[in-house]
Amino acid sequence: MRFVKGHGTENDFVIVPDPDGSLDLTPSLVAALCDRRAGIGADGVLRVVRSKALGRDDLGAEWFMDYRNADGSIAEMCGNGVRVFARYLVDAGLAAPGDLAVGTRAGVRPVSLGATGDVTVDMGAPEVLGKGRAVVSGRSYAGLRISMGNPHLACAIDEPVAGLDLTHAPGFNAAAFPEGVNVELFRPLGDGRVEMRVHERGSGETRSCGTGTVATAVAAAHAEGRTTGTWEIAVPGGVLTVILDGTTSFLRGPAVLVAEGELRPDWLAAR
Ligand SMILES: N[C@@H](CCC[C@H](N)C(=O)O)C(=O)O
Repeated sequence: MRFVKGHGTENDFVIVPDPDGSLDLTPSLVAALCDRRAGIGADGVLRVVRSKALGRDDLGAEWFMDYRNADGSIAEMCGNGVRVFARYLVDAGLAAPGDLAVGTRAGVRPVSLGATGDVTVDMGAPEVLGKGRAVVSGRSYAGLRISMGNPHLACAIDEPVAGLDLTHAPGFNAAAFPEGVNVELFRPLGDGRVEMRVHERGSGETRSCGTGTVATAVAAAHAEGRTTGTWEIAVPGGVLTVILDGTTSFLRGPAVLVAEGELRPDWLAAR
């Protein structure tokens, strides 16, 4: 089984090409691949499969990003993942540079990229669902519940995010998030700049989260009584740009392919 390792602002993925959808990608295989000591190590897996192989020709996108979290759970969408996925498609000669559409469980996401450089994705219209609260280290923070296709709770804090302990999952109102939630803690720095850390559903703290940066930009704009603007979101793994135009949202940043190889058949057989 071939694999490619990639990342977007250090949100890292094992990319598994499976054009015909023949792979049995079980939750335990995903967790084993993402294991940082006994596997390849990653925040998630991106299975590269033809939409047709999933019976999803209706999407109008040749390729479908089947995204899985590090614990093997399924998520609707991954903003860094879809950028890395598109970089892989172009690098592998499966798509031409320029504009392409990627199918996801949250719908089709249009992506723009050159042969090298940053990758921009139209993330769709953020959905603001109301207020919420997250509890970190016994402290309760007010936030905004936002859907980016997947669920987010973005909370503004007034101290440096570096001081937060995100080794444990933040507390949240399970009735408001029956499927779990990705929690962002962010501090506005002025002039559209924001610093953010995230605890992801199914993956723990990661060094970046694309859908989380868009949710953060929406919450930061909301706090200023706005719905538009360009935001530079600094995460532990780098900086992402989010553009809110009042209708949709765009996410721009690097997408890097690091390595490729072949999983050993004996390792796979033992899974
Ligand atoms: N890191 C991703 C989000 C991945 C899915 C998330 N953990 C969930 O369960 O919703 C991103 O870049 O958006």
